[in-house]
Amino acid sequence: MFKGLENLSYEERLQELGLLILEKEKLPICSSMAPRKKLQGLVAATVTPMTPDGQINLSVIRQYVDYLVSKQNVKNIFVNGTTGEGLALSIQERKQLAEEWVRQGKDKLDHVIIHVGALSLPGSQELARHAAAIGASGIAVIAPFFFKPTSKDELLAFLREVASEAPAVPFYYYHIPPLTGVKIRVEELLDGIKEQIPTFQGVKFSDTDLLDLAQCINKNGGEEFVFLYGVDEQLLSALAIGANGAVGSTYNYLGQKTNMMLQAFAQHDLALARKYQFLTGEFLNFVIKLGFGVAQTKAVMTFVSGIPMGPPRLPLVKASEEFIAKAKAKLDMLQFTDCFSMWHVEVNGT
Ligand SMILES: CC(=O)N[C@@H]([C@@H](O)[C@H](O)[C@H](O)CO)[C@@H](O)CC(=O)C(=O)O
Repeated sequence: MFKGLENLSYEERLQELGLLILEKEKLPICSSMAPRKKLQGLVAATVTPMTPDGQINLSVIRQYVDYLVSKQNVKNIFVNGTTGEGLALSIQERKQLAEEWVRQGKDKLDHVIIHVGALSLPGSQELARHAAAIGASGIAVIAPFFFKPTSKDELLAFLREVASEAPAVPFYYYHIPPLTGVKIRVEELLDGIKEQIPTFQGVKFSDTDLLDLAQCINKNGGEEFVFLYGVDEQLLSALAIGANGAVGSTYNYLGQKTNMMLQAFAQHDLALARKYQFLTGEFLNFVIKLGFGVAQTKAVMTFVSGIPMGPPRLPLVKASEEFIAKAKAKLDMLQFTDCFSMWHVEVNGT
């Protein structure tokens, strides 16, 4: 546990934590979290904007926040996750990004969740302390996936050691077995988790095993845990079994449409909810066949929002012009572009 910060001045705390202050305006050091709204609804898994030569581009984050809030009606973000290429960034870059998202999100966003998972425990702990210090509304951690935990107890021990570095910050487990290869069932992990991790708040569940998710919800409904689903094309099914919301890449540019699906679902209009799910499903089914991942998400987000997101970082490579043209045409065909074109007019003045 990181101790002794309370006796240090602001500057000393920052030095101790290895923080970077990028602008004159300083971020608050939070010793405890103010009570916040429960995390629910849509959470955009943000992409990390980069310059054409591959450096992180902090200069467009303000515009990005405004776009999410005003054009997609999305007020929660998940930073430095899969879509944000978190594991392809240096620790310093991850801190810079976290700081900028928290700074720009202040008074505009409801929740800024920082993904602090890393392959090494000290790396993850450093990021957790940093997220706490800058006032993040939550932290999330994936299972380490080079040396993998092989049992619930091993995974829990790792998560506990990270969570305890940010003892006042809500903690989320980020379950994404297709990428980590760690297939420990969440149902099993959650059994008794509060005793080990008092800050435990919920799960970002990026897997298609809906039986596991259903068991988690069924057994932990009374605990007030939050279950956020992470397979966007199947969100409606997760809502039906009780998911509280979703974290995903498509909410960057299909947030408004997906919000309509959530609304239809809440009003028990299943036929309408399905219509929205089928529309996003049709788009994703189309692009997945072309080859769809973080690089393609960056390209789609660039042409939809008008904000240059830049290339991905190696080993990922830029989406092809052919992909971009086809994805654009498909969105047009599905009439997703109605609201997007208005945004283009406002942003570009054309
Ligand atoms: C494997 C992957 O990238 N999954 C995405 C989904 O949003 C995904 O892009 C979408 O369902 C399309 O397949 C998210 O679960 C990832 C995510 O939330 C994150 O960036 O941390």
